[in-house]
Amino acid sequence: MSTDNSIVLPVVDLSGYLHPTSPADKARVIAEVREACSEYGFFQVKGHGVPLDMQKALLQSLRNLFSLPQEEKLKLSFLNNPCRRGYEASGMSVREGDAMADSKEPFWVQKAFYIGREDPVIERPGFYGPNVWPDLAEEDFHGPVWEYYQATDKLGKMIWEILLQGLGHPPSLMEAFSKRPFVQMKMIRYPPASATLPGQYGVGAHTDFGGVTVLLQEAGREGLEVWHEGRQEWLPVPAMENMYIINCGDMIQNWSGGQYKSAKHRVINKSDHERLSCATFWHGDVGASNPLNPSDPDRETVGQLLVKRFGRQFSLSKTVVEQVRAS
Ligand SMILES: O=C(O)CCC(=O)C(=O)O
Ligand SMILES: [Fe+2]
Repeated sequence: MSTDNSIVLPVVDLSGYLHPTSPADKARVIAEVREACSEYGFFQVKGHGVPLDMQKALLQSLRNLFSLPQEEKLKLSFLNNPCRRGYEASGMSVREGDAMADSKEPFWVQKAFYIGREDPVIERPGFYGPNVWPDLAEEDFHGPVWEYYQATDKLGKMIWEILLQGLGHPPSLMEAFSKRPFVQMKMIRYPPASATLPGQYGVGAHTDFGGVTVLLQEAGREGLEVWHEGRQEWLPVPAMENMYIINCGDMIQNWSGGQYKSAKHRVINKSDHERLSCATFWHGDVGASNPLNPSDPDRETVGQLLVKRFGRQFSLSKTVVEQVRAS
């Protein structure tokens, strides 16, 4: 394996799409995103429109949350929530097939908190429903987190719109696809390296299973690595202020006929600091089907596709999986 780390992920400036001065600006962004997703499945973005203050307030909210006593957080365990919202203690989401899935020690050592769309009633169990919130003042958690969720929801939708156009489709296809989009946000804390056992990762090698992932990393807290298939090597991803990481999940790879890659990635926090990150997973309307190839004869929906994958995760109870399958 080569140890040449000189290649870095492409950086795309989205301001040309958000505030174009000519049609050529938009076309350039669309082409750059297509190139990046075909080669790496991952890219960095600046000019994304999410204010830096909002990102900082989100990270501070994570610190407030993770400093709560463990008993407090466990009251909100996502394992007891039909919509997979709430707190995930280390090791709860080990997946079938992970090398150490049977080990007694947690393999993945990150802790996380999930929120999603705010819907008053649980429908299509597991997808739509209410969030749970920790007992913290509005300005210390709910306010900044909800504001941030909405901003990255918008960004994720815009990336989808760009991906569609990269394959020659009109942006209007997003109307049906974003009617009631399933968008999950995972707020993550990795412990310092000194607090983990040898062989434990922050997050073991995996691909994301769904649509577009919009990832914020705490500036200066490296640890994310992306697998480059062509070079057969792990590519370290810098953690830079005000720079998002975008990547495509398996649903996009499948639906684009492999044109856009879903790349394997992992997180190893080698530093003596905790590492915070936040991933917004923008999947699409649960009842919508492939907008990346509207003439695809297979009309499998977002919901059906995700259930297939959720069903293989230990973190969803069998009853919930059965309910979703039957819905
Ligand atoms: O924390 C990160 O940098 C990446 C997290 C990730 O890949 C995931 O949760 O799927
Ligand atoms: Fe991931």
